[in-house]
Amino acid sequence: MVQHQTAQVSPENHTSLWRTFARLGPHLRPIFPRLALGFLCALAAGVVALAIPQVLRELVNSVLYAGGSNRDVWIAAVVIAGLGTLEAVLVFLRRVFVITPAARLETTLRVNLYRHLQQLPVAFHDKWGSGQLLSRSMADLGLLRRWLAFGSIMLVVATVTVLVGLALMFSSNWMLGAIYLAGAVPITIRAFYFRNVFRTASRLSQDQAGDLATAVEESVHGIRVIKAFGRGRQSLEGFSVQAERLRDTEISKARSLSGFLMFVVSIPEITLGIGLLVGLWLTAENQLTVGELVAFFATAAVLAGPVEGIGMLLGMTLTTKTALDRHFDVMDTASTIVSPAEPVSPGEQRGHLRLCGATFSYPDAKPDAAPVLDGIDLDIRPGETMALVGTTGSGKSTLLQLVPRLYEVTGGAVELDGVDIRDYDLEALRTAVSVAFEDTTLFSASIRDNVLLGARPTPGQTPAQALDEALDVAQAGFTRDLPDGVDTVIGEEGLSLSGGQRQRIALARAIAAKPLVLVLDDPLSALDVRTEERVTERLREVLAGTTTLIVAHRPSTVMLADRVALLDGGRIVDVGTHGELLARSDHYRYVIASLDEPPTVEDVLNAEEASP
Ligand SMILES: Nc1ncnc2c1ncn2[C@@H]1O[C@H](COP(=O)(O)OP(=O)(O)OP(=O)(O)O)[C@@H](O)[C@H]1O
Repeated sequence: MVQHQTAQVSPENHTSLWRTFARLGPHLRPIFPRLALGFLCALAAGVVALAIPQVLRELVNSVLYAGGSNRDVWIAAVVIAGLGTLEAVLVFLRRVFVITPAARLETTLRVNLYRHLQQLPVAFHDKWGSGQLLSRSMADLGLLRRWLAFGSIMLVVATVTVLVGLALMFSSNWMLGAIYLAGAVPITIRAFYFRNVFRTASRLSQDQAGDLATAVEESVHGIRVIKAFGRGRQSLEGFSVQAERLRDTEISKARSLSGFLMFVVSIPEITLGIGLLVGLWLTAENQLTVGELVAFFATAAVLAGPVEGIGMLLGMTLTTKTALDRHFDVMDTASTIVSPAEPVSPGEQRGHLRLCGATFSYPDAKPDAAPVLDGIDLDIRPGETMALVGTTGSGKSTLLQLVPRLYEVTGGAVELDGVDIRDYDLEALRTAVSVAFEDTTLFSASIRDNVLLGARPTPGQTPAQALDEALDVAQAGFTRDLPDGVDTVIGEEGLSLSGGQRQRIALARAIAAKPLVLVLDDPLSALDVRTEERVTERLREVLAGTTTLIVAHRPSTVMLADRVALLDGGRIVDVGTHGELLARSDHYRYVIASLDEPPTVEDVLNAEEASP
């Protein structure tokens, strides 16, 4: 069965409701005036709604019982219709005022999250499932917008409406008011229990939704493998289990909310029943007018909506709180690989790269595990090409990633032109160092934009010339034959291109950046022999003036290098020219013999001739 990777579910955050929402404070300041106007309109609409029963009371008392004229009836009807219209206008204005700031807050937080994700080290992205990050940046922030535009305002309005309604009930008759208010005691006690259960379920459902998004992302990404291995059914079964888990959580969440709402709705009804009995008795005793009794029930009817609404909105507020906690979980993750407060600018930039006792362990490594790289000393002279050769898992790719600080050394240092790379401005370092990985990532953009991604303006060369040059070196002339030439938009991650074509575009991207140091992780592995030969020939010209560290899995790639560093179990065991190492190192001969060299045409013809 295909197992979907369970994405990282961050621990439940136990901050209080108030503390979580208080963290929005700085973001709320610029949108506060519009929000405040929205709140005022909503409050005014609530007050207008409450005024209608009072007009009704006057109508009953002065018109029906005190023998008022027809004119009085018409005036009362017009006042009620006017109040109704005013309420509708205020509700409309509330929406107009709050929608823009709520959408603006959502966008601001989303952009901040995206910026932060860009700054977080690769080790963070190794750990977090993409779906978790997707759901945090899309669904969770959508919840916040809806809560701000609707939930928060309605919660305040409903609470104020209930308080004003209660005050009116008390002012009309304290005994009826007290009976209605008594219902608040059991509701408050129940609310505490509900809050705990609902908050936990809410957090779980959001985390499970994130896991589900990761599963979709992985299966879409790996659809070819799933189909090729005929694992569609197993993949579906795995997905169904996760989807059902989420469904169960959603159902338990909905049950918890329904139970609470039933309580919130039924308690006021019970108190109203008791109020009816007491009210009738008071009216019979002439301690209450019929108009006052009607106004009491009309007010209770107006309050029924807000009271139920408070229950619903409490659920919405708790869901938004957990969404915000999830957002802050990511935002609170400190970026460990950052520019220093006062970056050092090196004098002459020559591209002299040195690793001095560089040691590295992945963050999730067992405490007693040996480091992946152990005390690496390597001196790569300006303009020199150094190949890294070693058996699989010896740490070659890991070593490359230390140079642009994708991972940070856990011991020792990496120096560029005599300066520790941790003392460089991060952007300046990554401009100086350009990378092409074996596993190429291309973006949904034109070939031109993909290739010029890291290119900086070069005096005497237009971007178009830089593009042409890079494509020529990488032997990526095929791009000019695509439907829109270099402006052809390639599919998600360049899936519409072959592996070799994608690799050549990634190589062109690294070359177009005109870096001081070029870091290449087996960039020619997917090319056929002839294309590789042509690329190698042109690459040799580029490499002549650029310090290059290149992982080689083929002898032909090793031939590009001035010197070769032999890596074994995370240590450099020898450094020398290809010839020197061949002559003196058994391990090198063993590694070279096992390198992946595709058969040449001559090999194939010879093999065919030899076969019976
Ligand atoms: N993101 C990661 N988290 C934890 N361990 C990792 C990670 N990436 C690689 N490793 C481990 O680090 C070790 C070195 O891996 P690395 O990819 O650097 O080797 P390599 O020499 O490039 O191998 P290959 O020639 O197969 O590409 C391996 O044991 C690998 O399992």
